[in-house]
Amino acid sequence: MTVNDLHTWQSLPAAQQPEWPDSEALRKVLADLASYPPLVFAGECDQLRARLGAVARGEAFLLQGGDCAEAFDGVSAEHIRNKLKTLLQMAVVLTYAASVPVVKVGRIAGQYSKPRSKSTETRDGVTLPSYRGDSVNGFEFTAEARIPNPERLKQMYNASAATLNLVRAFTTGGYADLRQVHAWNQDFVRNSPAGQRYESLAKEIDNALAFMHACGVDPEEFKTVEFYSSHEALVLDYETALTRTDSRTGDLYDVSGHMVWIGERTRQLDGAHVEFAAKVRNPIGVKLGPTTSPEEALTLIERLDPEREPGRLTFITRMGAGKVRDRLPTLVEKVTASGAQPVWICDPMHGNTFEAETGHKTRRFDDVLDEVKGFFEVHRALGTHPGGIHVELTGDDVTECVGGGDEVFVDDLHQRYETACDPRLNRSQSLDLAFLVAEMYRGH
Ligand SMILES: O=C[C@H](O)[C@H](O)COP(=O)(O)O
Ligand SMILES: C=C(OP(=O)(O)O)C(=O)O
Repeated sequence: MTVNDLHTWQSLPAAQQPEWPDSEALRKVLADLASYPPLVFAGECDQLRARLGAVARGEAFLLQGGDCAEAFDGVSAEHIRNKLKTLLQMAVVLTYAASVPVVKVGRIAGQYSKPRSKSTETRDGVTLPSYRGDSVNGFEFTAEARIPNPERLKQMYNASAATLNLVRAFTTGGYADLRQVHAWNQDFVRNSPAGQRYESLAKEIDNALAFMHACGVDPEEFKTVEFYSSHEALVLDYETALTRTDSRTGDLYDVSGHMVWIGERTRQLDGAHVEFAAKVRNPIGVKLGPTTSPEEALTLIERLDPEREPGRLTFITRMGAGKVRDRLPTLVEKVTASGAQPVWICDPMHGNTFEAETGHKTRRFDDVLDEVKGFFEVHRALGTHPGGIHVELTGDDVTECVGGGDEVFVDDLHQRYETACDPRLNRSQSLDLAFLVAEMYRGH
């Protein structure tokens, strides 16, 4: 297949695309992007597909997480380090409890584009185009900032490259050493009110590490970490410009990230996003909300994973805590009966958003936890593998979601409400979730 074969999506309806005011400026930007070096290698995408194959077979667990919307001014060593540190801490706890490898994938280095429920936003009687992510327009509520500017796609490429560069340095340069990550978890358990109830699990991990150390076990795997990038493949012009033919196989890879997913608002079976994703060899995710029918899920498998290759397709279910026990079983049952073996993971964020009385868009930690519980219950009852979680989180101490062991109250939301789009779990809530999911997994 060549890059020319990719363009079939252009004749199909493409939801949620920016309305660029200057098509010549867009054309020039896309031509430049198409000449830039890849951000990831095809071989790395294959390796992730193999790792996800293990998840599909029930031999590994997937932890996927990061910002709802990355922002260009968030490309700093501090933000990236905090996010990575939180994900690594979560992964250690989950690895111990699940006793299987945890595949670590960030919503990072490319998560700059957002689908929106409404194309405009009104404040105090003024209506402007909605903010669609830093790759498209500015967050500031002014007419000028909200005009889509294709130069931002180049900024997205550069921000992704800088982020990936630091992530690669952190994960291979000693920062991610298992003992250090465990020491951070011990600090969390010792020093935070939220952490204290996990003392016994942290102690068990400590004993296991001490035992291995005493035996002289110190493998290379303890010192570095395999970490992958992912984002929603939303702005198809960008994703197409970043697609290359792999010289080894002649297959197409979207080299803007290791894994890309199709969102709940863009997964139309006859739409452009499914058509694009069907052409590239990356591992593909698809969000499935509560209205998804088993027939839709089966057609998505047919389109995106006709060979039924474990690891190629991940279904990211986001039903809402109140619906997961009702909607998920039929989907999993029918897909399993068809012989397909996708990875099933739970996004407990997007079905649980509501507006607090203060006007902030928020989520309750208890709802997030309850959706994960429901997800585990359904898979246990059906004998299928609850393959992982997909979470919007940050390593910073923001106040965007309510609840958690170090409780955030509705009246606290204004203090550090920093997200550009949806509310994220803060560092303490994320670790809380990891320990609680770990306990659930052990129950399993
Ligand atoms: O992250 C997901 C969506 O982009 C987000 O939930 C849309 O938010 P909106 O309903 O405010 O547009
Ligand atoms: C838009 C998102 O979610 P969904 O497509 O599930 O609404 C997202 O994960 O950023």
